[in-house]
Amino acid sequence: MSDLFEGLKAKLTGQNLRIVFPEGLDERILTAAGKLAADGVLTPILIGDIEQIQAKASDLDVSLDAAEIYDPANFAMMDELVAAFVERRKGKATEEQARKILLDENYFGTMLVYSNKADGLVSGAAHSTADTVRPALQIIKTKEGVRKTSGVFIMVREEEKYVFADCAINIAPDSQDLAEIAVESAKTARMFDVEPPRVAMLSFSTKGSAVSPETERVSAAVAEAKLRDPLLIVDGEFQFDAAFVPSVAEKKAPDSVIMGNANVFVFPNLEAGNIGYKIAQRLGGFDAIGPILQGLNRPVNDLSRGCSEEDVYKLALITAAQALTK
Ligand SMILES: CC(C)(COP(=O)(O)OP(=O)(O)OC[C@H]1O[C@@H](n2cnc3c(N)ncnc32)[C@H](O)[C@@H]1OP(=O)(O)O)[C@@H](O)C(=O)NCCC(=O)NCCS
Ligand SMILES: CC(=O)OP(=O)(O)O
Repeated sequence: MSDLFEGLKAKLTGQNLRIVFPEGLDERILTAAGKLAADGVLTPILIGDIEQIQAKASDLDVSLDAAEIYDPANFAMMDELVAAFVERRKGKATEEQARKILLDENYFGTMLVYSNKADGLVSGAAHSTADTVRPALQIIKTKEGVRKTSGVFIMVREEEKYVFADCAINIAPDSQDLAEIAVESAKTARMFDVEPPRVAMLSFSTKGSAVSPETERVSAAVAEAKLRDPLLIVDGEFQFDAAFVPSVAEKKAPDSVIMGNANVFVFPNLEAGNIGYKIAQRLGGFDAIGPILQGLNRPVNDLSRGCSEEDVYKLALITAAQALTK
């Protein structure tokens, strides 16, 4: 495991953080949860039918001695969660609707986090991103000063470490959205020692080599990001090679502060971001940890349905680390 994750494990040991895994019956989740508990880095809370989870754990030879298991269909504090949900959704759900909604494992798990019964949540191994994150958008909501949450990946290959954003949430961001994504991604980068963040706003054009509404949206985002955080190292619009390869940057953007040395890459829309991270992961051999949702009041993170057990383990470490810095 890379230095990043060894460092996180050391930081989390003894903190006794509690992370919810709504997909308690998924083999990758069960195995990773068992390992997290055995390593003493956090207490997993698995959601689902208790007997079925215990039987599956036994088949997989996973010990759940240090884990907790809750079944939404049989949860002693359900009335409390229902009341808190109705209050939070103010007029958007009746008590009867709330009782039904909270049988859904992602809504139930998110309410455990919202009501301080857990420190964070990891889901998405078996659910789409929309089904995983919608409860968090509705219940946890964004921090003051953040309009929209966005999803970043930490891309790791041996000693190389980069941040890619937004690869998960905002389908067609405008220039204000892109500027916010840039500023929030730099904060996430610092949290995971991608220092100092050097943010490249990506496009199919470098510094006006093509002009279209798409390229102008990205260059407007650069100006807006500089206004929002005057100390941020950010520039664009860049093609990926101009952002990443110093010799190409010398030709295409010789006056830029980035100089082909970016470590945080903001994609112009979700098509580019989601496709881009999967190409780096599957063709480039990078570990893609995420998507980590940034800008939320409490940590809730999504997995790709193509994730491995190791991805679950690592995203849980990241989620717990976010809880420590909230
Ligand atoms: C994220 C996503 C599910 C939200 O869509 P949605 O559920 O239709 O959202 P809605 O417009 O109905 O809004 C639901 C709530 O979430 C909030 N919301 C929506 N997008 C948000 C964002 N980016 N940040 C914060 N809150 C957001 C809304 O304000 C609304 O809150 P309210 O109910 O309290 O008023 C949608 O944008 C999406 O599907 N994105 C792509 C996900 C994906 O497939 N990614 C690729 C794989 S990772
Ligand atoms: C992040 C992501 O792309 O998720 P999925 O592969 O589950 O759609």
